[in-house]
Amino acid sequence: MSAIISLEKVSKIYNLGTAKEVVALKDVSLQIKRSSLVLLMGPSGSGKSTLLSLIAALTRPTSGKVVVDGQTISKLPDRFAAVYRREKIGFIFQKFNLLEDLTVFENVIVPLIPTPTPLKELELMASAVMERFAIAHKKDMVVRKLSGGEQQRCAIARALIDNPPIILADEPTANLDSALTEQFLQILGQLKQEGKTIVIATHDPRFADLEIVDEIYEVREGNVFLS
Ligand SMILES: Nc1ncnc2c1ncn2[C@@H]1O[C@H](COP(=O)(O)OP(=O)(O)OP(=O)(O)O)[C@@H](O)[C@H]1O
Repeated sequence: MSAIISLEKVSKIYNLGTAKEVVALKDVSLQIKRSSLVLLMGPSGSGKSTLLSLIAALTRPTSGKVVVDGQTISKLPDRFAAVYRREKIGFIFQKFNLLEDLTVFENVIVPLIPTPTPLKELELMASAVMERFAIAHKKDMVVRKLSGGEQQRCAIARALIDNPPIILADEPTANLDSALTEQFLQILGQLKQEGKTIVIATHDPRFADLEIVDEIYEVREGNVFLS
């Protein structure tokens, strides 16, 4: 099997050795195939976001190994983790995590900064991705003034400007109504067709029955089961 993401006996304990110790993930092993769409489903606090953060090298496991696209990322120093994220990962957050006082264009190019690329070229890259996600007409508007759906499309454009092979999404539909969720699902279908590997943490039951979903993992109290 050509796994693009592999976790081997991964545990994550926050505040290890203190009174506030929390075991977020316990000895988790899993393999995600290249170009598949995988769901992480489970109640609040079960460890889904922690799992995504480990794959994005935003946090390191307490023990165990995370391998992505042949590279062991679980012990990467921060500087290399940033390069890894930029090359491999597009992250879509529940609350979009946009910079509200910056424009759509400025937000979309954030993952590329700092960059030696000339502004003209950045504008071309941003235009392509903003066109694709139907947000180009708002490119000079500050994000604070956008509707929820526009903010979502801006967040997707930002996640994809670097054309990463892996897309991670944390509760991506939590703030969307059903029409916008439908739009988002269509975009996911297109991205999957392009060969992206997509991992979505969600408790939105609308995902579970979709044809584009290849595998569903149940996350419960830090344990992960293939369902
Ligand atoms: N930075 C942190 N410091 C301490 N504890 C944390 C931290 N991040 C998460 N936790 C704890 O780890 C456990 C797993 O949290 P996590 O955010 O991964 O769950 P989740 O399944 O994504 O939940 P939700 O659906 O509510 O986002 C929870 O008990 C949470 O309180």
